Amino acid sequence: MGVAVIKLKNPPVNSLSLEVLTEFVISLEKLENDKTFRGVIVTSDCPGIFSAGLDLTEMCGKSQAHYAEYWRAVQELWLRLYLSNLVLIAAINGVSPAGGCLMSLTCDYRVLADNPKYNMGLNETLLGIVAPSWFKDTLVNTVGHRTAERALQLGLLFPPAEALRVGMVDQVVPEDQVHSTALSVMAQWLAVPDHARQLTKNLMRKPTADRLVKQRDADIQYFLRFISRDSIQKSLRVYLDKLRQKKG
Ligand SMILES: CCCCCCCCCCC/C=C/C(=O)SCCNC(=O)CCNC(=O)[C@H](O)C(C)(C)COP(=O)(O)OP(=O)(O)OC[C@H]1O[C@@H](n2cnc3c(N)ncnc32)[C@H](O)[C@@H]1OP(=O)(O)O
Repeated sequence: MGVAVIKLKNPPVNSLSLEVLTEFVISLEKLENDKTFRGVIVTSDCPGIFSAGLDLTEMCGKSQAHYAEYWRAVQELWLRLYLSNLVLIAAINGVSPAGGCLMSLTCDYRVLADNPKYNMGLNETLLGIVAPSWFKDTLVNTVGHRTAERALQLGLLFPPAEALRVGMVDQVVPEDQVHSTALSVMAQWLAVPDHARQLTKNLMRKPTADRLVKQRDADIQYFLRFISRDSIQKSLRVYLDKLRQKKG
């Protein structure tokens, strides 16, 4: 039925490095241009981890030019996923904080494996950073304003039952059924004529995407100013050190 699977593979935690973002956009573009494909299942090849989100090492101790290139790549992937003409289904087979969660929120449908460790949410505030307005918009469009307001301020990571309750995911299923469920949901979405579904998706999503498109450069400048602050760099270093020391 013309369904591709994109399996993220950047061990150990599928962080969204510049290289991963770039390759993801290229793969998506190829699929968009190949009319034999109508749908994509986005999943992970790293056991227990869907994606650890944006790669913190790309946002820490690097040059301004690097930050700008990185942020443009983050914007690009979000725009491509959010406005994709393909049916996108996230088969979430692991934990998905921050950018990992955002990636799944750009999909049309989310199936999450029922494992209490597989938390998801936009936890940026816990790192001492702030989810940009388009991250916030994506969450609001999924779970509504009040739930998003609370989740964003507290940096909440929701376990599966809670993620389902607030509407962050559409289905929670046993881990060994995530892929088969994604496939049967895909069949249901592909039963709808493409042109009608695509125009409807665009109607729902374009106003949100346009807000970023209209101010992409300003958003990059804002990111540069924010991420270059000494206090923010310090927060990120402390957070990364904590992650690294966990093992020791
Ligand atoms: C007013 C508006 C202003 C807006 C301006 C813009 C502001 C900036 C916005 C930036 C938005 C950011 C979005 C993000 O996505 S930030 C990333 C958030 N991610 C996390 O918090 C997850 C962190 N990771 C974990 O919690 C765990 O690693 C995880 C549960 C995913 C897996 O645990 P596990 O025990 O299996 O693995 P380890 O913790 O031991 O990790 C293994 C190694 O991987 C490194 N690691 C983990 N996560 C990341 C990451 N996100 N980026 C880079 N590297 C990561 C970890 O340090 C370990 O490394 P070592 O092997 O070297 O120790």
